Amino acid sequence: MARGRLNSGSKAEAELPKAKINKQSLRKIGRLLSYIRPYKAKFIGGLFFLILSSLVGLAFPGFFGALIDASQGIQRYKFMPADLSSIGKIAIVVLFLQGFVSFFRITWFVQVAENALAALRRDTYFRLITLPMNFFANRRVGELNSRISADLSQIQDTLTTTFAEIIRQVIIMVGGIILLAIVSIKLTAALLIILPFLIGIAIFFGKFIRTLSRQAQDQLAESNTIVEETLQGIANVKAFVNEAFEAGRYQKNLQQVVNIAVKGAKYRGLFGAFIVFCLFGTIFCEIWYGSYLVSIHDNGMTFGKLTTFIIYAAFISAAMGSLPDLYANMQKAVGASERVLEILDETGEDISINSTENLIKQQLYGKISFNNVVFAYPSRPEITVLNDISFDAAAGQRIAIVGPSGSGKSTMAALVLQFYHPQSGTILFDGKPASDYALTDIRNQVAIVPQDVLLFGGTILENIAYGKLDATKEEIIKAAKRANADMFISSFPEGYDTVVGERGVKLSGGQRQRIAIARALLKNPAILILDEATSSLDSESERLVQEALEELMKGRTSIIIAHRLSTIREADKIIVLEKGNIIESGSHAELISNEQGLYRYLSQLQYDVQ
Ligand SMILES: Nc1ncnc2c1ncn2[C@@H]1O[C@H](COP(=O)(O)OP(=O)(O)OP(=O)(O)O)[C@@H](O)[C@H]1O
Repeated sequence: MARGRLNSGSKAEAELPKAKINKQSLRKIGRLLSYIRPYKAKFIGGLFFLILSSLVGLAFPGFFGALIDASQGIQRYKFMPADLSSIGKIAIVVLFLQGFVSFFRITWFVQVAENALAALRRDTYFRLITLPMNFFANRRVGELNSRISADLSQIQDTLTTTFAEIIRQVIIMVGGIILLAIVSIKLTAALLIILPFLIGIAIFFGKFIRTLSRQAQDQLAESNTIVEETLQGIANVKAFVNEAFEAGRYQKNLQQVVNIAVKGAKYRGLFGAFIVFCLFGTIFCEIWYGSYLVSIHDNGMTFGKLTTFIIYAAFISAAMGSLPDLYANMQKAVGASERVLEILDETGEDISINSTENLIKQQLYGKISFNNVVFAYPSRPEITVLNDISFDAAAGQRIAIVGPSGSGKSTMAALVLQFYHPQSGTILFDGKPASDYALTDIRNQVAIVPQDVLLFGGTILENIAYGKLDATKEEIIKAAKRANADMFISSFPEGYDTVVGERGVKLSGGQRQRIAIARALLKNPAILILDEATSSLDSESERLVQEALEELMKGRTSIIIAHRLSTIREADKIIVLEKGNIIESGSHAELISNEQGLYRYLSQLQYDVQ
C-alpha cells in the first residue's frame, strides 16, 4: 500500500499523517458515529454478514483437506460424507451462501459509508464556509481543500474497506490458529514460534520504510506547492521571464523526491526479499516437517490434513501481513477524523443551513455610524489598522472613503459587512449596535460591488441570480437592463445562458462589473459598498459602468471606496483616511479648499497625472 503512495502522492494524499489510536482518540472520533446512526440497522446487518462470511471462509481449507483425504479413501470428518461428489455438493452450497452473504455485506457497508460520508462532507463544507473570515486568513486554501477531499476520502476508505478488512483478517487469524491447532498442535507450535518473529521484523522494517516514504511525500507536496503557486501566479512568472528559475526550483525539489524515493526503494527491496525468503522458507519448512509427520503417521496425520494446514498457514500469514497496513490506515483515518472534527468544532458564524431561517427579520433603513472604532486584524493584532474611527452616514447618503493604499479603506467595508469585529468602539445600523441584529440581517441588506468581480462557473443568468436566488428570469433581465448589461449579454449567441467563468466566455472588466451591479440591484440592499476598480476602463465602458452605478446608488446609503477622486465629487461626505486615522472629512468643496489637506494634495496629484 505504501508503495503506491511513494511516488503518486498528490499534495492532498501526502498530508495525511497518522494519529495514535488510544482510548482518548477513539472516544473523540466516536462522535462521528452519529453519522452512521441513521443507517444503524444496515450497518449491524453488514457487520453480522461480515463475521459470517469470514467464518464460512475458514471452512474452505477443511473442504480441500476432506477432498484430498476422500480421494485416498479416508473419511476426514465424521459429520461429512467421505465420497467426493457429496463433498463437492456441500462445498457448492457453502460457496453460494458465501457469495450471497458477501454481496450484502459489501453493498450494505458501502451504502452506509457513502450516505454517512456525504452527510459528513456536507456538514464539514457548510461549517467551513460559515467560519469567520479570520479563520481563512490563517490557512491556505489548499490545506482546507484537502480536509474536504483527502481527509474525508480516508475516512470513507476506512469505513467501506479497512474497517471490514480488519475484522475479517482478525477473525481469519484467530479462527485460523484455533483450527490449525485442531489439525496439528505440533505444526501449529512450530509455526507460531517462527511467525511472530517474522512479523516483528516486518513491522519494524515497515515503520522505517514508512518514515522514508513520508519524507518523500512531504518533499513531493512541496514540489506540488511550487506547481500550484506558479500556475496561480502564471502571469507574474511570465512577466518576469522567470520560467527558467521556476523550472530550476521545481527540478531541484523533484531531485530530492527522487533521492528519498530511491533510498526508500532500496530498503523496500530488501524488505521484499526478506519477506519472500522468510515466508517461502517458512512454508517450505512447514511442508517439510508436515510431510515427515505424514510419513510416520504421526497422530493420524494425512495429506488432507497437511493441505488444510498449509492453506490455513497461508491464510494466517496473509492476515498477519496485512494487519500492520490496515492498522496504519486506521491510524490515518483517526488523524483525518481528528482534523475534520477540528473544523466541525470551530465556532461558525450564526448562519443556518436552512435558507428560510436566514431571511430578513429586521429591516435596515440605511443609517450607519462608526463610533470610535479601533480595529486590528486578529492575525496581526499588534498592528492597529483602524484607529478611533467615527462617522455617521444618514440613510440614502453617499459617503466616499479616500486615502492612500493600505490606509484601511477596504477594512472599513469588511467591518460594515461584519467580516470582522472591532476591538473597541461600535458600529451602529439605524442607531442600534450591529450585535443587536442577526448577522444574516445585516449581510442580506448590504451589497458589495467589489474591485475585482469574481464570476462563478455557470451561466450569466445564474451569476446575476446569485444576488437573489429565487429571482424570476424577468427580474434578472430587468436588473441587467438597469445595470447596462442587457445589451452586451443579448449580443452573445446564447444570451443569458452564456457560460462564463473558467470554462466559459471571458468577460471584460467593465462587463463583469456590470454583472456585479445587476447582482446588487437584484439584491436591492439598503446599504451599498462600492469598491471602485483601480484599473481604469476605456471611456465608453467607464460611462456605462458609471451610469449603472448611479442607478444602483439611487435611494440607498452608499459607501464608495474611491481610487479616482473625479467620481466622488457629488458625495455627501468624503472621509480621508491615512494610516487608519480619519484626518479630514467634509464635502468636496470643503476639502478642496483646505490648502494643507491630503485630499487637495491627492486631487492635484491625480489631475496632474491625468
Ligand atoms: N486579512 C488581513 N489580515 C491582516 N492584515 C490585513 C488584512 N487585510 C488587510 N490588512 C492590512 O490592513 C491594512 C489596511 O488594508 P486595506 O486593504 O484596508 O487598505 P486599503 O486602504 O483598502 O488599500 P488599497 O487602496 O490598496 O486597497 C494594510 O496594512 C494591510 O496590510
